[in-house]
Amino acid sequence: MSNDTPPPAILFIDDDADIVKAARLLLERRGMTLTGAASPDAAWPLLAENHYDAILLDLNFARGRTSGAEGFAMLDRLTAADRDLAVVVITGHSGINIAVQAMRAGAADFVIKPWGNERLLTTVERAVALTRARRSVAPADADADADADADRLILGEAPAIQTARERIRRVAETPAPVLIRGPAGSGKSLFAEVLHHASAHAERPPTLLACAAVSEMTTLETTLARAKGGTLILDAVDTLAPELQLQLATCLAQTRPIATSRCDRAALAQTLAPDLLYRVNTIEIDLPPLAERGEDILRLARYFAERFAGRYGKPPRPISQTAAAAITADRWPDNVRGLRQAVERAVLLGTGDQLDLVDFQFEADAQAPIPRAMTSSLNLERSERLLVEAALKRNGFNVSRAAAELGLTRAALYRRMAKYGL
Ligand SMILES: Nc1ncnc2c1ncn2[C@@H]1O[C@H](COP(=O)(O)OP(=O)(O)OP(=O)(O)O)[C@@H](O)[C@H]1O
Repeated sequence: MSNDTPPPAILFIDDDADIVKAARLLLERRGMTLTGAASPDAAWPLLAENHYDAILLDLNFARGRTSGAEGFAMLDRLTAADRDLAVVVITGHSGINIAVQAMRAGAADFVIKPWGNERLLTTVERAVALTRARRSVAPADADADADADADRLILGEAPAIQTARERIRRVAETPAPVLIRGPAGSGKSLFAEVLHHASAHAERPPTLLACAAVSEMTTLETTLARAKGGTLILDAVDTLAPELQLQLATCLAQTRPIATSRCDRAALAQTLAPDLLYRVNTIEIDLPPLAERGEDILRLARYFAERFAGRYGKPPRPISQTAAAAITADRWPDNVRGLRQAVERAVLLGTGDQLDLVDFQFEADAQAPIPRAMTSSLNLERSERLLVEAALKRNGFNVSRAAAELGLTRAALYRRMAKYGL
């Protein structure tokens, strides 16, 4: 290894801290660095912010499970996010069949636990060499590359997101037209980008047609000519002027169309000429609003918090319980985009050890509103404080009388007085 080559950096995704430690000691003796991630969720922010030369991936996370389903899902996402990065899977003894399956699914190699130290070392060294060889074929700005890869990560375990991801995997390499529906900020452009990146036309940049902005036939024709033989992304296809829709429909066969729309199926059937609809909706992908994605909301918030902390050189800070509850309860009308922006702002403006409710507020002069659940919970607290204060004043700070007026016990009133510093 020449002097200016940085030491190989390995990410080990395994929930067993002892195993990770053993591997770290071993690899460090060979001049490598090893970072541990206790779960796939914990791995994404690290992958987004750092440059790794190989991944060690344990296939089983929950104790007692041996199917490797979680590990396989992670393997899938890792290979989709960065084809060059070699992944070595680790399985328990008698896991040889699983290891073979993993190799078919894109793993570079496997190691069986308990491992022999030499076997682990040579396997990791081979994986590092493989990643570096693949990357050297297409030399590029590593940071920009890592950032682009991170921006192409689709996070989420909600059933609808898993279905969408699976659908992309199945059809990406085919020429089938894909229609991606979902509300504003729900990830349509991201899915379109990921789909293109995994398609047969990935080497060429996709051609984007912002349908709302096209008013003339000539613009449409020029764009279609540019997209010939490649991916054509029809952004907000429902906004294309009706008189241009048939023209577009007749030319789509020469491209791989990926259409996006904020409309649901019924609205789209009303807006689009039947011929055009028929040519864009062979495969449909529906993205639900963020508020319907359960635990994904917090999962995404934590991911964005770590990513933005890394990007802005801030220490990573956990999201407090109160803030987490408010984030989970919010309606997020701007969906993932809204959440991402709220977290970015909190990371930049927050000053405490944790990202707290108050950090998710907007500055007084900012146009954007405070996220809804937070506004209502803050309003509730503010109104409660005012009520308690007023009742106390009216009753000359006689707690018994104020409590009776408010319909509270004395103890309950004392608790609120303490809470609001009254
Ligand atoms: N599942 C996801 N995991 C990670 N990031 C996501 C996810 N979904 C969306 N994002 C991010 O949220 C932001 C908004 O997503 P995107 O632009 O794809 O939304 P959209 O549905 O195309 O919105 P619009 O209808 O306004 O065009 C982007 O920064 C995108 O990378």
